[in-house]
Amino acid sequence: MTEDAARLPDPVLPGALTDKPPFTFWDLIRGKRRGMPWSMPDEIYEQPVLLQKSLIGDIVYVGDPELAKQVMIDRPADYPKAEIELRMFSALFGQGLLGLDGEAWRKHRRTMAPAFDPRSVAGYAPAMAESSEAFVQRWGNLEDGAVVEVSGDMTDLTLAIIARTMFSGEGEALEPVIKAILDRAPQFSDFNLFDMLPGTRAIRMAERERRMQTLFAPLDEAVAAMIARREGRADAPNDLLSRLIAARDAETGLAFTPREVRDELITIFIAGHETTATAMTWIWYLLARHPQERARLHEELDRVLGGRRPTGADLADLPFARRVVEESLRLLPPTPGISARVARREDDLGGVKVRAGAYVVVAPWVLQRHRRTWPEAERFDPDRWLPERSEGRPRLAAMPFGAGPRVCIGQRLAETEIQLIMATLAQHYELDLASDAPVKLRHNVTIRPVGGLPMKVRRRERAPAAVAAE
Ligand code: HEM
Repeated sequence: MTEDAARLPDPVLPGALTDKPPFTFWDLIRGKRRGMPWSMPDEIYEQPVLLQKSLIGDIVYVGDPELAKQVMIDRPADYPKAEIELRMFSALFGQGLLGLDGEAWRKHRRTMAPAFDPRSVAGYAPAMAESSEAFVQRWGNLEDGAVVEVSGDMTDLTLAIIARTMFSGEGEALEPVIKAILDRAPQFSDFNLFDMLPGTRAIRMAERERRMQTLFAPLDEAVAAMIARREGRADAPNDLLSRLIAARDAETGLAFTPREVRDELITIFIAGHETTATAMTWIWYLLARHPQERARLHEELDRVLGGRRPTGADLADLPFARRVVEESLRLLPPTPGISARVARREDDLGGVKVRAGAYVVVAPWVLQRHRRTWPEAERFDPDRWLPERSEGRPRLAAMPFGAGPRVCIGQRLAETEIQLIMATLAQHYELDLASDAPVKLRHNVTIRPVGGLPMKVRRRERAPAAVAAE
C-alpha cells in the first residue's frame, strides 16, 4: 500500500455501502429496490464469475473483463438485453433506443449515429460551455461558503445543457415544462413482481404507458409544434432536433416519423441528463474527499486556461482533468448495475454452466472494483489512468458506458460535457462537503445520494503563476 493510501484509508464512501439487506420475497413484491450492486456477495469482487440461484431464476454475475467481452462484444446475439428491461424503458419513453431491440433498434441506431459522431458533438460543445458559464453566475450570487445541494444543482445544469443541445434557443422555454414532468416521473419507475408475472404484467404495462402519455402530453405538443416549424426550413439551427428531423437511414433512405423523433428526443432527454448530473455530483464529492488531487486539477486548469471559458479543443490539453473523470466514472459509475442480458442458449462462462434463460449481469460496479483487475480497487487514484500504468489492462476493465453494439450512444457527448462543466466550474469554485455524516446511496438505474449532497461553495483565487503568465 502506498503512503497516500495509508493516509486516506478509503472506501471512498465510508458507511454508505455497509447496508447489505437480504433479498426477501416481500421486498420483491413491494418493488423495493434490491438491485444495489454493493449488496452482491463479496466473492464477486474476487471471482471471475459467480452463479446465484434466485426467485427469478439463475443469475450469473460476471467480474472478469475477458468474460464480459465475450458477452458484450464477441457474442452479443447470444446475450440480448433482458426483456423486462426493454419493456420498462418502452413503457416509460416509447419506441426510443432504450426500449427497442432487433431490426427496429438497428434502424434507429443507424439513423441516429451521425447526430452523436465526433463532428456533431464538437458542434454542441460551445452551448455546453456557455450554459456552464451561466451557471458560474448562479453560484456567484451566493455568499462565499454558502451551502448548495449539489446533486439538484447539477441536474439543473445538465438539464439546461441537454435542452440547448437538442433545441438551441427554443430549449430555454421548454425547461420549466420538462422540470414539471421530471418532478412527477420517478413515481412511475418503481417496478415490482407484478410487472414480471404473466397474469398481471400486460395490465400494469398498459396502465404505466397511459400514465406516461398523460405526463408527457405538454412536452409532446411543444415538440410537435417545433418539428412542424422546422421541417423544410433551410435556416433551422444546427441542433439535435434538426439532425433527427434531417436524419435518413443509410440503408433505406427513410426518415423518422414525427412520433419516432418524439420518442427518441424523450429517451435522449432522460438518458442524457440524469446520468451526467450523477457523474458531476460524484466528481465534486471525490475531489472534496481528495484535496491533493483537487489542487492538481486546479493547477492544470489555471495553467492551461488562465480563467477563460474552455472550448472542446482545450480538452486534449487537460490530461489530468480527463484522468479525474475516468477515475470517478470507475469508482462511482452513474449506472452501476446496467445492464442485464439473458442467455439465449446454454453456454459456459469461465467454467460456470450458464443455462438458457439465465440472467447474465455485466455490471460496471463489479468490473470496476474487481480486485483481480484493480490494485487497491477502492482507492481514488486518477494516475492509474496514465498510459504507462494502463498498459495491458483489458478493454472492459472499466465500462461505465457499457460495451458492444448497445454501448451508450451519448458516450462522447457525455465525456465532453462532463469535462467542460468541470473545467468551467472548478476554475471559479472549490467545493467541500457540508457535513461529515456518511453519504447514503440510492440505486434506481442511477446512483444518487439519499437526501441530496450538501456542499459548501467557495470562490477560488487562481494560482499566482497562472495569473502572472497572462
Ligand atoms: C455519464 C453519463 C452516462 C452514462 C454513465 C451512461 C451509461 C449508459 C450505459 C451503461 C448504457 C448501455 C446500457 C446497456 O448496455 O444496456 C447507455 C445507453 C444509452 N445511453 Fe447513456 N450514459 C451516459 C450519458 C448519456 C447521454 C449524454 C446520452 C444522450 C445524449 C445517453 C443516451 C443513451 C442511449 C440513447 C442509450 C441506449 C443505446 C442503445 O441501446 O442503442 N447516455 N448509457
